[in-house]
Amino acid sequence: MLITLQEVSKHYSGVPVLEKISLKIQMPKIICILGPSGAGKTTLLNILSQSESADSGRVTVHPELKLSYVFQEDCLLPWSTVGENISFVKEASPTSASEIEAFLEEVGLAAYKNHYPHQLSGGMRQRCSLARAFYHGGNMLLMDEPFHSLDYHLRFDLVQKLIALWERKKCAIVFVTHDIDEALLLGDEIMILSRHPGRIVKIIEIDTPQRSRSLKELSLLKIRAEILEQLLTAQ
Ligand SMILES: Nc1ncnc2c1ncn2[C@@H]1O[C@H](COP(=O)(O)OP(=O)(O)OP(=O)(O)O)[C@@H](O)[C@H]1O
Repeated sequence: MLITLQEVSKHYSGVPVLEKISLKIQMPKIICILGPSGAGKTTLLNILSQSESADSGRVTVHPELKLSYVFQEDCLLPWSTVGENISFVKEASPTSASEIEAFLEEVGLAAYKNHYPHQLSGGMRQRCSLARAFYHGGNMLLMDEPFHSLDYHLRFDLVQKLIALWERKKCAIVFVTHDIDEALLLGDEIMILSRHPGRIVKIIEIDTPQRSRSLKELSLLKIRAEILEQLLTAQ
């Protein structure tokens, strides 16, 4: 277990945001968090990254926990090339160059190693962020709506790239999204939060391996309908 939350609650200025959240994060599990705006999804990620503390409840962190992040914005250094944007996240080793090449290959950016972020499209920049997060090598990857600004086709492409990278590293991923399809394709568990305050209203487990999932599959369509119903009542 990398991190365990037991009945964690959080408020801001007396207003409850998260209430009694219990959650276990372990490798190699992908947990997707869905919920209305203001449900406390980012606050929950902040508690997991320990950049915010809980007001009550218990947060137990395994000493070997090592975090990587991918945010909504790509957060690339504009003055550095794609290769440099990836290499700076950890100390160089004799295998760094070949590792970076392999990750760039995996996300389809091998030919863009010496390009600068402004020479890339939004989708390419997010692919670079993905490669960087996996090169960094954390065992828990926190992702806050990372594909939010991209069109459906690009999001789908990045979800497939993320699955391919995760299959190599098998880290734990906590993925916040508003997109039900992303959650259906990625999650081993889909956690639905309500708001005012943010409570877990449902956790749905999906057994089908990510590689074999299709959004047209009847079982996923049924889960989709269930999630939609839960989300509409969680407002
Ligand atoms: N540092 C803070 N100080 C005061 N209130 C905060 C702070 N951070 C978040 N909040 C409040 O906590 C609530 C939950 O915010 P949070 O960003 O966690 O929600 P969210 O589910 O991620 O929303 P969205 O889907 O819109 O990104 C909101 O009402 C927000 O205004």
